[in-house]
Amino acid sequence: MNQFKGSIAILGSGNIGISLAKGLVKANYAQPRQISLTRRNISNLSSLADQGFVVSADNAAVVAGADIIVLAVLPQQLNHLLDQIRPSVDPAKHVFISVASGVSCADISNKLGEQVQVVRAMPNTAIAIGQSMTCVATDSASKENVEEVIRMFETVGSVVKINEDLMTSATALCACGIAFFLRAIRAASQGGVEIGFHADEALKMAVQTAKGAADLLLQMQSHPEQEIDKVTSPKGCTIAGLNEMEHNGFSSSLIKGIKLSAIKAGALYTKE
Ligand SMILES: NC(=O)C1=CN([C@@H]2O[C@H](COP(=O)(O)OP(=O)(O)OC[C@H]3O[C@@H](n4cnc5c(N)ncnc54)[C@H](O)[C@@H]3O)[C@@H](O)[C@H]2O)C=CC1
Ligand SMILES: O=C(O)[C@@H]1CCC=N1
Repeated sequence: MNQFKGSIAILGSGNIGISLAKGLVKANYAQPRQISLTRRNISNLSSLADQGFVVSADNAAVVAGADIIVLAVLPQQLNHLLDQIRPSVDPAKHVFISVASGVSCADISNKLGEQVQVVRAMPNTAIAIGQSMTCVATDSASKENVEEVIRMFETVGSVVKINEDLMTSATALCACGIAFFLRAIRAASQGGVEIGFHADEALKMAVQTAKGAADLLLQMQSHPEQEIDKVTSPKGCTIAGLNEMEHNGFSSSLIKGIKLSAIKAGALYTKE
């Protein structure tokens, strides 16, 4: 794998920004010294500074020295950040990647200048271990820049390029989605405790079972229902449990939660 030769700025190094930085280093896409991390209070980044990342509270200075700039603040913090960095932006040099939910490429280029190259990316926190599902979209970035962004995210998981109007849906399904599956695993482990296992054993069993389910679909390229049919013996205990869950709204609650998250994701940013 070719390492990235330039420098990367991650503006707003909270949960997803730090996960991305760690993932890129773990994947050997970049060395820590090539990645600058900003945060308002940099004492929270001291352990990353110890690992060789460059840390700073000066967004404008960091942008001036970077090639790829990742915008990783909350949607409601973005306008202030864009105002801070506007004087340092060079459209001929910089490629912007925004992971902010509900903020369009046009929202960003309207603030930074029409020539600015913006790619939206929606990763999830599994990016820290190279297992993200990242959706990527743009309205006007060049083919070369989009290819470099896709190459970057492919080092830390799977990438799907989508139309920009589906980005809030991608946020709900993939970025929020990791929390939904984690909650399902926790619930399964709690069920395990009720039927006799210690909490640590129950969690280990639930986690490996969930991993097996995901890997079955990935490796067999099959549909969940095909795999479920292999588990449900006639008059057996699986179909009994599964139908009880459905009577209590299992699929329906996931679908409704994803729909609500998508609505919310689209409403987190106010333009002014
Ligand atoms: N957490 C997640 O799993 C995902 C989050 N996102 C998006 O990523 C963005 C960040 O989300 P989180 O990491 O969860 O939030 P967070 O609150 O953990 O991180 C945001 C960070 O930005 C810092 N910050 C705020 N204003 C700043 C400024 N002017 N300069 C420098 N740093 C500043 C904050 O101190 C904080 O550390 C949001 O827009 C969210 O929609 C996207 C995909 C997944
Ligand atoms: O909860 C949130 O708003 C962010 C966006 C997707 C994941 N976390």
